[in-house]
Amino acid sequence: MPGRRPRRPVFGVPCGRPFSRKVFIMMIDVRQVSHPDAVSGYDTAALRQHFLVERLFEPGKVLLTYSHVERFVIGGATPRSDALKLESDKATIGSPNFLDRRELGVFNIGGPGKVVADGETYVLGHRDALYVAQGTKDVEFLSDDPDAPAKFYLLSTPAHARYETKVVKIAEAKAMPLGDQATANKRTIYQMIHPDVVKSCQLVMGMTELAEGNIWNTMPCHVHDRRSEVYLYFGLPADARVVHLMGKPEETRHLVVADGQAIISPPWSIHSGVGTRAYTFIWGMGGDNIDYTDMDMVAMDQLR
Ligand SMILES: O=C[C@H](O)[C@@H](O)CC(=O)C(=O)O
Ligand SMILES: [Zn+2]
Repeated sequence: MPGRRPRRPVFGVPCGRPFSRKVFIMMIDVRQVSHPDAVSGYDTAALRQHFLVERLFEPGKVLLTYSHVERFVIGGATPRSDALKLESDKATIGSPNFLDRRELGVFNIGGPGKVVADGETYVLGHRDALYVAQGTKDVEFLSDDPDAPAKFYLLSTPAHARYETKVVKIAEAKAMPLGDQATANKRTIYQMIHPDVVKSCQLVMGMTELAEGNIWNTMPCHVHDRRSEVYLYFGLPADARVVHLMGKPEETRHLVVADGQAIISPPWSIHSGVGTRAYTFIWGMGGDNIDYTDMDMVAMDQLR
């Protein structure tokens, strides 16, 4: 791991605390919704405070950030030798159990591991995913090998119907090749939590892998005011970065993103990125529909 990241201020929540000696979960941050008119005046630090999630994966911890955009909970669980439990949080979620009125997507971007949901064990290899149904009471995360720990990326949205908890292995995903080497955007989109693969309420998630020597995602870009999106960038060496583009098409901004960091993309914003080399990212959406193809393309001459 590169040098420790600077501690970031906590907005409006009491600091997280250990629940027991073995279990450590923190709601480390709450993010408010930003109006696009306000965002046009944000400097670099303000943009990062509102839209970049820097702390997700720390050994032995579950770290969660609550966003009022779509009421996403964005998190990371990195178990070592002990299991880590997903606990609710009184100030933000309020229900006795985390998933009483929520659904959850789990993607393993680390070594092999397991998720135990209400006593049932689900095996997740590198890049496999799990959809966890609303109403599940207990969720625990385990690493097979504490020296090569699993890294579980978590994205949760409110949900009011219970579907089936289901593993989606990367090999079972709906894979869509896209882009070209000439435009440096040759990539494969793996749709994993998607109506064709697993039933969910509002969560739609998958992974996009850039081919070697390709650096652009989602360019030409789009917006979808009906849905908001969260990106987790990973698979980047310590000295590589992705320049993530956001903002209204006619007024773009950028954020410089390192490995294992996430971006909150509000409904009015474009979301696109260009890396100093190839990378992979997990996209997740919540909102008014679960139609992946419902996008409004942005013409190149609209971008500023
Ligand atoms: O609404 C769809 C999302 O923005 C992503 O799936 C796009 C993406 O992964 C890509 O083009 O590389
Ligand atoms: Zn999108």
